[in-house]
Amino acid sequence: MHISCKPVVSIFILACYVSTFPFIDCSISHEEITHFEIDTHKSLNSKTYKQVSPQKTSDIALHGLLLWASMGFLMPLGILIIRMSSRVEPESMKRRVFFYLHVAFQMLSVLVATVGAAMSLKKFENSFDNSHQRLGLALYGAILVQALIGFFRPHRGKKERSYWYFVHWMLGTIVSLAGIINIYTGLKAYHKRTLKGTGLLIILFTAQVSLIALIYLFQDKLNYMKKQGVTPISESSHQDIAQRQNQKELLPVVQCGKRNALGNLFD
Ligand code: HEM
Ligand code: HEM
Repeated sequence: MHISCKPVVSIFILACYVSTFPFIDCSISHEEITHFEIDTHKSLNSKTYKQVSPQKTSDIALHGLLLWASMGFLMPLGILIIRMSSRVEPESMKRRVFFYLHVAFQMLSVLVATVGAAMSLKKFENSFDNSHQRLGLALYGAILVQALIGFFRPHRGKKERSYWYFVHWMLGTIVSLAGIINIYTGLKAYHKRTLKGTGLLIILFTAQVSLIALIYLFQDKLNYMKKQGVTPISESSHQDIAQRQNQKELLPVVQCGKRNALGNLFD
């Protein structure tokens, strides 16, 4: 990205974050909360939890859906896409397409997570007294930092590019893994708070995560797998081939099927 666009992009990200706040309607009535929250129930590990109102149940479901779409789907997909670019020519059109798709998927993921974050911060208690809430809060910040790091990157060929790649790869992978963990703990919290079954959702999400992990591992092994079909050439065979090529270059013209004027003369 051109250097002058970077501040614009940073402002855009911050503006998206802030602009979602006024649209969130924090309208659960006090009576509604007290009516439902005096009802308590015991979960499987016999802790007592407050039962939430139907309104809050649907808020939690929307929160879960938004954050699954962002951190459970778009973000890992964006990572798989950029990993495909390492197998194509550096300056090719295909590589550009992979790059722009990575940026598009990640920016969409940041945008959806930001809407989810604004919604949960407005509608939930903000007590941050369990690991799902605390890790979630840290992730809201980390994805914004990761997106900013993505835009402020040194050009290829510069020494700093290696450090940049390490930080971007490391943070991106950690954020994505932590996001997947938080979706599991979120589903557990959803079950505890609403008593709704989450078994099928956990199975489906596990199947999706397994598929992503398989593709990720497959990407590393693709080149190696392709090489399995090629007979390995030893060092001495390499020298033989080079020698034969040299000889070919020195062969007299008469050996060529096509004859020139001189060849015809000395026949
Ligand atoms: C990576 C994805 C997720 C992140 C980053 C995240 C983040 C958060 C945060 C920060 C809170 C606290 C909000 C506050 O009190 O202001 C929260 C609460 C909550 N989240 Fe998530 N969440 C994620 C996924 C999910 C999913 C998939 C579900 C399942 C439906 C879910 C269910 C809940 C529930 C039930 C609460 C209420 C608090 C509780 O009882 O622990 N979350 N989440
Ligand atoms: C939250 C958002 C983002 C996440 C989670 C993320 C994650 C990642 C990860 C994990 C990789 C390494 C893939 C691998 O080789 O295994 C990567 C590569 C890359 N990302 Fe991002 N990224 C994000 C946003 C961005 C943005 C906004 C840009 C640029 C504007 C960007 C540009 C790149 C580039 C150029 C590479 C390839 C680096 C190279 O091969 O030299 N990323 N990203």
